[in-house]
Amino acid sequence: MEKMNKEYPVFSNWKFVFHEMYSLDHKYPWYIAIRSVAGFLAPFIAAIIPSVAISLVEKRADFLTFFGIMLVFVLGNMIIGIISAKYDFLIKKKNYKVQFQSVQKKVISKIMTVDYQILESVEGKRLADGAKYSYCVEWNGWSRIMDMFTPFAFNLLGIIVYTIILIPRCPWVLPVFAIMSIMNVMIERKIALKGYRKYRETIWETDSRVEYFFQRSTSATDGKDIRLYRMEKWFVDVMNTLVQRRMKVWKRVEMYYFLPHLSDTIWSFVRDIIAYTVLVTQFLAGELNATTFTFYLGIITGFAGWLNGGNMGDGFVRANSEMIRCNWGINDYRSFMDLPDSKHNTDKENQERKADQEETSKTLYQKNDTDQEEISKTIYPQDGTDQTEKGVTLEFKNVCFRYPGAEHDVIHNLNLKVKAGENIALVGVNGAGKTTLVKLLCGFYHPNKGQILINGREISDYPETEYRKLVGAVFQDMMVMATSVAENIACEKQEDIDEQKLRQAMRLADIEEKICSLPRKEKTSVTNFLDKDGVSFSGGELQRILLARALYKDAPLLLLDEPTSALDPLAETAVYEQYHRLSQGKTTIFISHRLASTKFCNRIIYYENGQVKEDGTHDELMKENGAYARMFEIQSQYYNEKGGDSDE
Ligand SMILES: Nc1ncnc2c1ncn2[C@@H]1O[C@H](COP(=O)(O)OP(=O)(O)OP(=O)(O)O)[C@@H](O)[C@H]1O
Repeated sequence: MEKMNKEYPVFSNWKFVFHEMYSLDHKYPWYIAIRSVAGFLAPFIAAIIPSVAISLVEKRADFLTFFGIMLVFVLGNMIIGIISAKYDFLIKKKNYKVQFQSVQKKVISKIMTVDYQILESVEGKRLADGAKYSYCVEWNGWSRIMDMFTPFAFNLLGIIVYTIILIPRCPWVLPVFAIMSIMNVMIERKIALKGYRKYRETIWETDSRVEYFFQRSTSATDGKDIRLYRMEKWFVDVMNTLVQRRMKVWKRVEMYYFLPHLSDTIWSFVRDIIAYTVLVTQFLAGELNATTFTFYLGIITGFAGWLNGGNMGDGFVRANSEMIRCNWGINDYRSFMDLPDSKHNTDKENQERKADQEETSKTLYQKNDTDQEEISKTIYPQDGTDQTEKGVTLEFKNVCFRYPGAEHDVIHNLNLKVKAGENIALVGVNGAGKTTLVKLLCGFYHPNKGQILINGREISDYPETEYRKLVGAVFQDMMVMATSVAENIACEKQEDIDEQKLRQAMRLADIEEKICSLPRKEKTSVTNFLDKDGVSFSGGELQRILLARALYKDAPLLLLDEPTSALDPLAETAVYEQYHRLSQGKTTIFISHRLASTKFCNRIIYYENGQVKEDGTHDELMKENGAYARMFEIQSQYYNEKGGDSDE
């Protein structure tokens, strides 16, 4: 796989950030320009005031003239101060907009659409975290780079203007100062980039681990085990070690930023000594009067301020090295945004292929039985939807799948055909690859070899939105949000929910009565995480809510990965019966370790080492007396013995 974490050229990142700012508000460059001119004028006026005062004294100006001119300067400085404060506020406000209205929105959308397999990988998770940090911390990424644009601009303006002022007095100053400054900036850039490359991964690793341990320690779910097993010492020790490691790295990183400042101070010292020597020599030789001498003295002193700071905040060196350092965040953001989305076609690509696909699928289905012919009519229905009342057909053709970095295939040369409307029970030992198969069907993973066809069409050929409509699933790990029951079921905002459909889904999932008994009914929050009146539902109730979610979606392909593991036996039987009714007209794949559930399915697939080992109805497989029959007998024997014990 191509390296995910890319490093973009520094200038390209600055251009990228500036472009984002500009596209959000075309007035942005003006704000920065006005603020930069104000940032330049304030120290410039302060630098020339002494020479103006001396000049007035030399000319023996009267009190009113002296006072009037000084007042103009003081008022000028005050107005500049007000303009600076106003534009600082405007720029900061716009920066927040870029961070939280534009960048945050893009990162959140990307997290939800990026290819699932990538998101699940260590590097993918790390980049997603990096992209989040790039906009939500003040000291890195977007925020800091945007804050630094203004000091960068007004300090640069100061350096240019002061150099031009100094040229007539000392013509050699330009080449000498230019060479010194360019060398300085290059050294500083090299050092800053070295520090960034050397410590970036360690910083990320320690920060993310500290964050992980902190989050787990604040979770109420984890809190039970933490207290029961006295994990607090272990947690604190781990966090202490991480924090110490982070402090060490932090010191080293700061050293990398201290070095450019040190080098700059030395350059400035040399530069100032030369400039002062020339100035004093010219003054003593009578080439300069007191006014001009004072003026140039102010300019030379101010020059160091533009470079090293002091003239209204950070100097050019600091702004430049901060903007280099903050590339960390922008690199993370851009690398993350460049990751591919799910490997589905876009709507446009799909339309272009549609004609071709229709032709192929017709030929394909003509070869199959009459049932398939019926189904082919529903592949590309005239109303533009792929929803079908008969479910969808599935076909795995020589499918191989291996997790990245794994030594063996989890699924190996799998060949399996499922007719529209069939209810399949997928059975097998732990780790056989059942959940992996469901995730492949959901399009989260992609086969390394072979094809998965839904209604004769490869999954990746469907546009993302169209494909998602085809599949409803309930997974083992329960994903519920701390919002209302209704929103959890409909996965939409309250006002967009179809009330009737919601009620029906809750009824079919056998949770309506419980929800309606609560004071706020379906508006009750799931958990009290965000709402003090929220309700903590039991595992079984949550599974029913998730089932209602799959039913509300009403997709023609229903994938149920142990959806009843948290239900009591009575509730489970009731749910099975409901499933049986609900799954009529849908293609269903049902994974369960409780083999009693398989009797509701019209076909059972015993799955082992990523391949179909046995395939048939319950009676057929029992007759075959293979792995399924053994598993079934062991389980029923266990229940019988249990039953026997209790009878005694
Ligand atoms: N993200 C992953 N990366 C690497 N290996 C994985 C990943 N997810 C699962 N596996 C491995 O793939 C194999 C199949 O896992 P899968 O979850 O599909 O099995 P299963 O049949 O659903 O198991 P169970 O019945 O216990 O739920 C297991 O050996 C598991 O360790």
